This record gives sequence, C-alpha cells and structure tokens, in this order.
Amino acid sequence: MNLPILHVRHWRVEAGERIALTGPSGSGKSTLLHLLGGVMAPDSGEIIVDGEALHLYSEAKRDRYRAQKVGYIFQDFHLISSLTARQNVELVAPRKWSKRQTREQLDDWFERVGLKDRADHLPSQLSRGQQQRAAIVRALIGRPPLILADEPTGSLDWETAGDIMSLLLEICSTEKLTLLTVTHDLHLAGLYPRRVHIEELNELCRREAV
Ligand SMILES: Nc1ncnc2c1ncn2[C@@H]1O[C@H](COP(=O)(O)OP(=O)(O)OP(=O)(O)O)[C@@H](O)[C@H]1O
Repeated sequence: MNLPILHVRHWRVEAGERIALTGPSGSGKSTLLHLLGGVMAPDSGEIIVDGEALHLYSEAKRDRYRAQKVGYIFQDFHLISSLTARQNVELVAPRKWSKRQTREQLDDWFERVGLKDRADHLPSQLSRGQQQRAAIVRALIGRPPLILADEPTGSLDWETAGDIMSLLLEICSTEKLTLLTVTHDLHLAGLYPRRVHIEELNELCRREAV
C-alpha cells in the first residue's frame, strides 16, 4: 500500500490571492498543486475550486476542469519545441475567438511580457527567461481563475528569476487571478502578499517533525 503524502485538514484561499508555497523537498508541494489542478484525485476529502467539486469528478471531467479553469506554469516551460512562441499560445487560445481577435490578443500579451519581437521564434531561439515569458502567456491567455506555478523560476539565473516572478505577480494582480506558486527561494517568496509553509498545511509533515 502507498504511504500517504499529504493530509490537509482545511485550507481556504480567497479568489484573487497570490500565495507562495514553500517547504522542504518531498514535503508534498507539487502534490498539492496536482490535486488543485485536477491532475490527481484525493483518496478522501473534498477539494472545491471555483465552485467545482473536484473530488467528485471523473478523470475526463477533471481534464475539462483543468483546460477551462487552470493555467499551469512549469519549471522547464514545457513549450512545444517545433512551434514558435506564438503558435504555442495559439494552441490554447479560446476557441470562440476569431483569427483576428486571437492575433490582437496575442500581440497585446507578447508586448506586455516584453516578447513583441520574439514571438515568432522557436523556443530554442529564445533565452530561458523568454521561454518562461511565453509559457506565462500560454497559461494566462484564457484568463483561467487559478494559476498554478511549480518552481517557475527554478531553472533561471537569480536576476531573470526576479524579473519573471515580479512579472507573474504583477499580471495576476492586475487580472485578479488567483496565483499559487511553489518556490524554494525565500527571497522570491517574500515578494508575495501571502506565504504559506507546507508544514502549516500538511499534518503528516508536522507529525514527522515532532
Ligand atoms: N506519482 C507518485 N507516486 C508515488 N509517490 C510520489 C509520486 N509523486 C510524488 N511522490 C512522493 O510524494 C512525496 C511528495 O512529493 P512532492 O513532489 O509533492 O514534493 P515536493 O514538496 O513538491 O518536493 P520538491 O520540492 O522536491 O519538488 C515525495 O516523497 C515523493 O517521493
């Protein structure tokens, strides 16, 4: 039998909050993101995000929830290498948008993240910071209410990391999106209005720490 990883008694996050989630390696931070993102189902209990009772959903329904309500940002960007930055974002742009609207929206977003002149380049032709900027646009383009970022600056040098984290915070604040970011970097966590250590949430960590 698998050992339990995470036991959260109760945790409430208000819409529009920006939270940095910190804690040691292996303490369940990514697992918590996977549960909130509908990647995994809990063994028991309830997970309600934006009115969606995820614990009751089938895998297919969780996939739909994730596509509609969640923007994921990864440490290694996960851009499709054979597509330009623009094409990577076009793939996930809302289907109801006309071609023209999509082009205008993407132009606005790429300008906003400082990639106006680089949007038609392949990921391999972009710096790591630029790749993460493109990945941020991809995550936010449909304005999903929940943005989950798992070590989004983990593979960037410290200066670029600061720029990217500030950009992510600024956009989520302006767009009133809820942002939950896992980071090992306490300095970057300090930029967030709310910081939560996983041991405050995960009762299994606390029990082991005693
Ligand atoms: N798919 C899986 N199957 C079994 N165990 C897993 C799985 N994914 C993670 N674990 C285990 O669950 C625990 C928590 O992992 P998790 O990735 O959530 O931690 P984390 O706090 O994000 O760690 P890190 O900071 O190193 O990324 C670890 O002991 C890990 O080995």
